[in-house]
Amino acid sequence: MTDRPSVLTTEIAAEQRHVDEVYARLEVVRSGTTEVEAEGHRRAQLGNEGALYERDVLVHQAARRRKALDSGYDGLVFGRLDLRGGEARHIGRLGVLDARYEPLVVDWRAPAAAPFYRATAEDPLDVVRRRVIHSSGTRVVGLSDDLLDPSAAPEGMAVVGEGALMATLARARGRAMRDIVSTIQREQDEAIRAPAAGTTIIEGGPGTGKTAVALHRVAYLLYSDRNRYAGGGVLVVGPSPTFVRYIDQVLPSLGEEGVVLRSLGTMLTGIQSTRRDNATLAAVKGALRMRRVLSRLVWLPAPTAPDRFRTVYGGEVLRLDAAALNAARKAARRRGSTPNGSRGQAVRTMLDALWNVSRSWSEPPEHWEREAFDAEIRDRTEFRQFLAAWWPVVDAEQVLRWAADRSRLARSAGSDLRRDEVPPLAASFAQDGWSVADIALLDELRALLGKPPRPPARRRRPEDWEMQEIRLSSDRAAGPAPKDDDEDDEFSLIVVDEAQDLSPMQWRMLGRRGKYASWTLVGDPAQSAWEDPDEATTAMDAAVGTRVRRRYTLTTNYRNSAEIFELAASVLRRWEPGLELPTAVRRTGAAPEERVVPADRLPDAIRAAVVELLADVEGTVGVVTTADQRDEVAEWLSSLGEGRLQVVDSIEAKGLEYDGVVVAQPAGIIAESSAGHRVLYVSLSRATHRLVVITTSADWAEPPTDRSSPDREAEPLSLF
Ligand SMILES: Nc1ncnc2c1ncn2[C@@H]1O[C@H](COP(=O)(O)OP(=O)(O)OP(=O)(O)O)[C@@H](O)[C@H]1O
Repeated sequence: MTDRPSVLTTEIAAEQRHVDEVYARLEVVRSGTTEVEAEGHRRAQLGNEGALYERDVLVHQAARRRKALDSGYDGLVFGRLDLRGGEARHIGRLGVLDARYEPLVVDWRAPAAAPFYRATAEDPLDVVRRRVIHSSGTRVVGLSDDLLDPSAAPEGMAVVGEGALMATLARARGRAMRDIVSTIQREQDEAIRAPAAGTTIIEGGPGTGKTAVALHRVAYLLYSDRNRYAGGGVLVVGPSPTFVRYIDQVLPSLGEEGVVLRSLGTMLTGIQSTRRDNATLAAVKGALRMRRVLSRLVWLPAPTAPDRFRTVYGGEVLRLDAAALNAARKAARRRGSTPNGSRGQAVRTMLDALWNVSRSWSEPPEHWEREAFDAEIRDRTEFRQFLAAWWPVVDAEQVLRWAADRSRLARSAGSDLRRDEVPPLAASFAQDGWSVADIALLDELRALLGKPPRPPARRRRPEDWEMQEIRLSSDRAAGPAPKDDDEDDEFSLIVVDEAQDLSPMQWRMLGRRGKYASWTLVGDPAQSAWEDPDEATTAMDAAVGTRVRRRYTLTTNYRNSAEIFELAASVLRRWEPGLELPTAVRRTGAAPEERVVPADRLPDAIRAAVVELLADVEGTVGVVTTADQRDEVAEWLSSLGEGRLQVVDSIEAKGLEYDGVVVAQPAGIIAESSAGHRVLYVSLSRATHRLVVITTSADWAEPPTDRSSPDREAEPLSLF
């Protein structure tokens, strides 16, 4: 059993024959879908409604199938198992049967493919040889074998190639994450195929494949119960739009479309938010106490609400002053109701109040009848206009904008906001657009405001009018029309990446979307920048409910070279000694570098390092710096990179990776937030091959003396 090129060539040729057969068969299947589509169009020519419907179904199904076939086309067959007893089983991105319905390729998600990922030399699961087939398009270009059970290997069984995993890890990174379907490791596979029910928690340090595992788990669950998940909707939530763009290709490359990918700032359709508040403000906005503030805010009268009402009925003047209106407003509020949902009640209490005015006169008009009184008053334009201003249907954006008024916010603060917290909070609500933390507040407001009762579909009767949405004309200019209800959608599967960073209010936002969902939460407690983990845990508990929880821990870092990860880990351990961190498996011989420069040399030093890395690595280069300096640094580097270079701040860097990384001003990154050393740990663990740290202060890695006591016991960290 040797690794001579001639053996390799023969083996590649043998695999190519099988792969060719698979592609030939695929063409037959593909033309079948075209035939189904044509049949659909033929039926539509019959012209009746049923035929048109049939056409839509047939064309849709055929198109879906063809899309799946196309997405799995390149490198379709990526593995082979040689089993005890002589069976050879090929594994691929899709299952393909031959004309006799015998499998030519088994889908990687099928139970029959599981040994490809699970078998080890200690526990070979009947696998004698596992082979990874490397392809370029439809051409087999290399093989990597593992002989798992030498005692069962038949005479002459070839074993060729380098270890598949190492070969894969050494390859350069592009701008998008790639799927790891051919090299999923056993501990990862266990998390991918974990049962769907309840909540699956996947923890692990940087680069242990949490994101990759989470995405492959989505593909696996869609495969194993498509009706449930495709029908019920799948939501994947990541920390930032840059991250979402980075992972966006993995599911299509696995043949899965139609999964909703959102960042925390784009959870609400039609609102794109990337602005981040400073750490203090974000902590206030994310805390559970904000819910109480908002629940008071929604019941305050609109700023434009009139404070008196006057009308003439039966020749008499009926008046309500501010006190009477306030009393009517209070009376309209019922336990458990929402402001928008209470408009009908508001109309009724107004009519009651007006009627009571007439009854309180010394000589109330006896001939007035309540029913006729109500019918006439409520149909009057002046009354309708008054109500539209006094109790308008409002949307979340209006209400949060109104909170830019300090005194209004202070009135809602109760004991939940400190006095000094109100002015910066109010000022932030006046800024253009919304911040990422605001999105959870808007979502909470939507729930608190409720929906106006829908007008019945039939022709409206006069008494239905108060059910109508009436928006103030001035507000129409202030904010967009109310959104469709799609952001309220419930999902049947929700995957949250970087879950350690969600604020309690963000957990509530997700919880509203997954009351009956299967949850997968992915994260690393040591990368958490959130200050109050207990409160976040409480909110997470409430979001995912009390159903069964399963935990998986990934222990091997596949991203960083061992040299780079050792530096990142050593910095973190200076702050939090004794933490359990993953092990990096790949040594490259390229040690990370630290360059201390005077402040006026910083731009040149960063530029020089970037030029050097762009020349040295084949793939992408990232510069990670503080949020404050990011735009400036990007300007210094604007002419470089030709699409291979990205400048991100330390929070945006979450989840991303590059072949070469420059971390600029690490001390600034630490200083940016209260758990800044963890944020720096994230930044230092983004590089696969080269890392250069550029700093103006040589002692950037030293924690303040009170933080670095060697006696400090490390508390075991866990995600929820
Ligand atoms: N089994 C594997 N085979 C090949 N590559 C892998 C494997 N597992 C992970 N990787 C690679 O390791 C890198 C890190 O993976 P991923 O981003 O999923 O890690 P992570 O745990 O989410 O990291 P972080 O917490 O730092 O964001 C990616 O390039 C991924 O493709």
